[in-house]
Parts: sequence; structure tokens; C-alpha cells
Amino acid sequence: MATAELRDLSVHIDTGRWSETVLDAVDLVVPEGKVTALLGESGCGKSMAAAALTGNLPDVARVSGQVRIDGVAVDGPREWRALRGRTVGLVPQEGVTAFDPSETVGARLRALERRYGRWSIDRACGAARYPAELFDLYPKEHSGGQIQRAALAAALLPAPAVLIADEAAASLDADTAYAVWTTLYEYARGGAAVLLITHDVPMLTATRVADHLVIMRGGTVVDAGAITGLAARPDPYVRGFFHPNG
Ligand SMILES: Nc1ncnc2c1ncn2[C@@H]1O[C@H](COP(=O)(O)OP(=O)(O)OP(=O)(O)O)[C@@H](O)[C@H]1O
Repeated sequence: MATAELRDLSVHIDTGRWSETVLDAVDLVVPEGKVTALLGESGCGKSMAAAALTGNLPDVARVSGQVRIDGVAVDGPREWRALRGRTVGLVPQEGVTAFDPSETVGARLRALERRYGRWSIDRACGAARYPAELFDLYPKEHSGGQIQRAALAAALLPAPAVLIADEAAASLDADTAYAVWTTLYEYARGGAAVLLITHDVPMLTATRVADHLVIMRGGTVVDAGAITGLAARPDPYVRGFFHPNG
């Protein structure tokens, strides 16, 4: 198993049309055996943090600081290629981006099962609540919630030591979302480092799946701790997540 970390990580993006510091000196630790939840307003850099932790930053990004997996700084596409799958897995915010559009989801899942020889398809699809009846469909033929669950199954098949789930339950009904959150909790308890990016604070507070919460704003980490401590903060931005009506 492995811990994933961002150390003093800054990411600057200059597309030519505009330029922005999307992560600014971010320190973030995702420890093994635990669920860490990442919260923050839309556009504050949560998905960029997920991209950094999985070696998926845009090519145009200028990066300083370190990404460490299991204490070792990772740099360069070759190193990331070696880590993806078994060591680091991502459930992307848009599940469809986890798949090749020209291949059915079932074909992709079967290929991952063969390639890694870790979890079985039945186990991964059961844990992700992805029904086998959909195997013959292409990614675009799925609903948002269906392809999100397929993306979770795909990420679980290699049984990664670090699993980053970017709004993995966002398009799901409450019961299915609860089941997916339970899966992520149990997966962490099996020893993995799990980062869960979410806007669903009511589910977070109701389930208590997260051992630790990290709060971002404007590309920086502004606070971190357990739910009870954070919910009692005087800072209106932090407090607002837990008491939306004041
Ligand atoms: N591929 C990209 N290229 C350039 N800039 C990007 C790219 N993806 C995101 N950004 C910019 O990076 C900043 C952070 O975006 P990010 O997707 O990390 O936000 P987020 O906190 O995940 O938001 P949300 O909750 O809405 O998903 C935004 O200002 C966004 O415009």
C-alpha cells in the first residue's frame, strides 16, 4: 500500500488565451488505510489536485513542488505510466473519459481483468454497482451515473494502492451513492489510500466515511481536520459547507 502526497505543489496554466495559477503551494496527504475527502467551491482546483496525484496534469501546466507516491517523488510520463493501474487509480469526474469510445465497456473491463489479474469483474462491478446487463453498450450509450459506476469498476479492477475518486457518486440516486461511498470506505479499510472529491457534504456528514477533510479555495488548501472540528470553525467559507443555511 502507499501514501500519496502533494508537497508545496504549484501548477500554473498558460493556454495562450489566459493564464492562471490553479494550485498554489498545496500540501495534501492522502494516507493509506484512510478516506480523505476534498471539498471546495467549484473551480477551486480539486480536479487539478486529482490530476496532479495521478500524473494527469495538462501538457501546458508549469509545475513546481513535488508529487510523492509512497514517499518517492514522481516526475515524468514514464514514471507515471508505470504507476497507473496497480499503484494509482483515478475515477475521473466525467466517467466517459475513462473509456475508449470505440470499445464496449464490457470489453474494456474484461481487458483490465485479464491484464492485471487482481479483482474479478464480478467483484469490481458489484462493488461499483455497475450492472452486467450494460456490458455490451458503448461508453456514450450510458447515462452519466451508469458510466460513472463503470469508471469506478474500471479503477478498482487493478486494485490500486491509491484511489482518487473525483465526484464518483455525483450523478447517482441516494441509495446507489450510499453504496458507492461504502465501497470507497471499505476499499480504504483494506489498506488503500483513498481521496474522495465531493460536493455532497450532507452525505459526508451522514455517513462519516471520511477520516479527514481538506478544504480548498482559489487553488490553496485553507483548512483541514475532522468534520466536527471544521463544522465549528468561525470562518464563514469553511462553516458554510456544514451549515449552508447559516
Ligand atoms: N484542462 C485544463 N486546462 C486549463 N485549465 C484548466 C483545465 N482544467 C481545469 N482548468 C482550470 O483550473 C481551475 C481549477 O479547475 P478544477 O477542475 O480543478 O476545479 P474543481 O475544484 O474540480 O471544480 P468543480 O467542483 O467545478 O469540478 C479552473 O480555473 C479551471 O478553469
